[in-house]
Amino acid sequence: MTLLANLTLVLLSVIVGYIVLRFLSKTSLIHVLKKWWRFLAEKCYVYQFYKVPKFNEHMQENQLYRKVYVYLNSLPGVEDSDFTNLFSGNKSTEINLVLESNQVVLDNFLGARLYWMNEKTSSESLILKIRKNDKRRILLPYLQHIQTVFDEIEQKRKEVRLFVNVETELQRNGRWRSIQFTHPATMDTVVMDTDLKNKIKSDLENFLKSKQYYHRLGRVWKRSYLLYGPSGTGKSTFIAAIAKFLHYDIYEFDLNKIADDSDLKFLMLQTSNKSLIVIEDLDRYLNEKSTAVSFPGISNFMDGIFSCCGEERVMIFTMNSKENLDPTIIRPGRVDVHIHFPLCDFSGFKSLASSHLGLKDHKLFQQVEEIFQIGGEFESC
Ligand SMILES: Nc1ncnc2c1ncn2[C@@H]1O[C@H](COP(=O)(O)OP(=O)(O)OP(=O)(O)O)[C@@H](O)[C@H]1O
Repeated sequence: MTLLANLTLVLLSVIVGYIVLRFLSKTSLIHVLKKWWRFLAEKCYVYQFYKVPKFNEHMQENQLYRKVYVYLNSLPGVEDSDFTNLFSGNKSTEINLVLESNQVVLDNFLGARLYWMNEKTSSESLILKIRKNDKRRILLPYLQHIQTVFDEIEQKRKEVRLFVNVETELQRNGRWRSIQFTHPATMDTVVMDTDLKNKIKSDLENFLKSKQYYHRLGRVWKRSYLLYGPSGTGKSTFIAAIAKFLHYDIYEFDLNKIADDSDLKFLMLQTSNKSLIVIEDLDRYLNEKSTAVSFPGISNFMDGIFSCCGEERVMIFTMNSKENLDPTIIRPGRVDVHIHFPLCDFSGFKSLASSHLGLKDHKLFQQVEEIFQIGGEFESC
């Protein structure tokens, strides 16, 4: 009986296989895809994003098209597609995948399936199909999601720049001068306690995702860090690593080149969103009163109304010591996170030996550890 059932199953499979093969040999794969696409069209709402407005092709490129185009080409489905074009990007190591014309890519969002097609006829356009049941629920959130992903991709692509302020008299081209920021430090190369480094990384990542949270509480979307510790312990290097991690430009305020409090506000107004606002050695400026900017001028800069211009700012202040300071300057609100940079200890030394020399262990390590314990000093050789 079982043998008979098995034989019937095999026979049926052969017949079905034969019919499918006959069907495929008569109709090309493209034909099948087109039929499927037409079938979807009946069950879905269709949206078309033209590269340039259809009614006037001399107008500028449609920005929404550009955003959707960048978003689509970042979907994993493009990589899996049978027809994908490869282009080199702006950076020498960058390779971009671009969907071939008339290919369909699937996307998932909040449990809904979305179908995209890159249509190239007389004009270029991207076509989105959303099932009728899903449209009301997801269309707007989906378009916002595309915008957010696009912003993230653009942010990662752009080169990081370092801005420094110059004297008033050079005002012709604005007060900020910038160069490409090529510092080699990254979060991986900075030596610090691993738990602390991970906490800071997740604090920064949470900050990036918290726009709604800050707005809901009526707070400006910014976060301030104080890096303090003796000279040469890696504070400036860590700022470089944060800039790379966030892909943010750095605006480094040199308070010696600022004429007065209103000049400081003026410079702040000229900085851009998604940037690091940095004042190094803040304690020196405050203790030595070596700047024309007043104490209230600096405090207001840190959390006053002018620190609120723009959005998505990370402010970083460095100091050698928090002692002998008016505590109000680093009170919560002005500074959200305090990060201590201690002198190198034995574990830091081992990390440096590993990253610089590839040494995980060495016969002299025990001796080095003893020297750290008795607080001895190393002579450079
Ligand atoms: N924790 C660290 N991890 C990696 N490199 C470090 C570290 N600490 C110091 N260095 C190296 O030592 C040098 C001095 O570091 P850096 O300028 O960042 O220190 P700093 O704390 O900002 O000093 P200062 O307070 O004098 O400005 C840099 O070349 C840096 O690469």
